[in-house]
Amino acid sequence: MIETKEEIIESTLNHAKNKTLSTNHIQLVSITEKIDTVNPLHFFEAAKQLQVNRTFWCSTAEDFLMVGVGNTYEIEATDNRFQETDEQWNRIKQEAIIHDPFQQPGTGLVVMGGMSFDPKKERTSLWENFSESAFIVPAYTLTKYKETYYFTINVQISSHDQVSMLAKEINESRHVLLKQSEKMPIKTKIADKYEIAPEKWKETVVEATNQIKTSNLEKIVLSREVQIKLNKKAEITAVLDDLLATQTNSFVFAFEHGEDCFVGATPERLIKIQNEKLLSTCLAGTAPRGQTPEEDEAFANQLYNDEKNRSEHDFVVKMIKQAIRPYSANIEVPNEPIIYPLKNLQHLYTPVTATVRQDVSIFDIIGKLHPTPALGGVPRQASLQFIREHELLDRGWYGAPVGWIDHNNNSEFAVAIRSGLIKGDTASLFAGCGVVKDSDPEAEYEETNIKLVPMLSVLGG
Ligand SMILES: C=C(O[C@@H]1C=C(C(=O)O)C=C[C@H]1O)C(=O)O
Ligand SMILES: [Mg+2]
Repeated sequence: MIETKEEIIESTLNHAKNKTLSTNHIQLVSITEKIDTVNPLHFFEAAKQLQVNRTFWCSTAEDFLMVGVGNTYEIEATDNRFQETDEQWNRIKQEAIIHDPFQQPGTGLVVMGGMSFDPKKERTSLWENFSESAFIVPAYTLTKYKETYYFTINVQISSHDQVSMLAKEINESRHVLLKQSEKMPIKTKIADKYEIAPEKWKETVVEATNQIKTSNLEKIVLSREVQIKLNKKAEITAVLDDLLATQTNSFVFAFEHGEDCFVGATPERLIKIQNEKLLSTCLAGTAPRGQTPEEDEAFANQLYNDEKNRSEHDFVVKMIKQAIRPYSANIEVPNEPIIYPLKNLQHLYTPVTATVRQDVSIFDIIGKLHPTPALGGVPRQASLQFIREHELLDRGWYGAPVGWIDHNNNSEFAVAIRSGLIKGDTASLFAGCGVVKDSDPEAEYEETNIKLVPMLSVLGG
């Protein structure tokens, strides 16, 4: 006999409740079903009615997508965040009752989250709603993988809970989320724009190049902030809609924490693991896109042959190779980068592939990779120290790993660039660039300007 989804929910919850009666512990339950095609943005928008925080992730190149609604469990870690997160994740994964007949990437129990760039940098109130590291098991997840949609319910049950009540609540929320409404929110316009100390920033670039010439420092990534005032409260669904439409080859993400939302479309994959295959990508070195195919190709050629950009890039390749070596076999890295075109700019790009053992922890590898010289510098500690002392902004989660992992250890993390923190009708946007010995402050400033374009345009600039 085929059980209906309501029956599966009730019977799984009953089983979980019986377990709590003997263990006396709260039990995490995860139940996945296959569903008909839904519009993920309608789903994301509908989640507003549940008055909980939302999480969004889409790899636009692969059409893989996950929307998280609410928060059933949160892993917060401070001191030793990679190890602590890994330990907690392993524990909840082992203890959870998981009903996932599909076993696809992103189905079943998952955590989605991110962390701050540098826990040693003094915090400001800008990022007050974001911890140094926060990974959540959403209450509900929508997963799209290979044109198929899955809906997952994650719930905690205690020995005092009434299964029928809980099941009723879940079914009501499920109905709200999957009811597809055509109403999409209206996008904002930029009312005002304020660049934080651009001249001071250029001076810092000069200071960085001077230090690079006179010390063992080789590369320092320096970023800056632009503050935006909007004509009304930002609608995250509209922002995501525009990012998805314009930013191919990117990871479009949003993490809501309290009233704030960190959102962006980053082209930079930090690491993907699927079926023990690891993929990391080195992305550094930048040029604009041309107005005509000829101009575009000229920019690409110039970028490809430019010593300064190639050196920015090579630092990243070298370091990523080194960082993954202890965890992997069959590391493959092409000798030369390729051009990675985006809507507003193009980058030098080198993919790194390898095989990892099933028992290798993604958080361990991320701990070794972050920050790569694409966002920190070379050598790591000295460049971080320079950034801590000289950068005017609080990077918060900008430039840090964001992503997800599922109960089968499939996972993907990106480096959160091309992004902004939205707070009601204001936003802080961030962009940085790799400073090396022959960096020119004006050129670096222009480079950060084009990196700001995608976020500025989706906010109505
Ligand atoms: C720091 C950023 O991007 C990084 C810096 C790049 C560069 O300087 O060429 C290119 C891609 C990223 O590694 C950013 O977009 O904010
Ligand atoms: Mg650069």
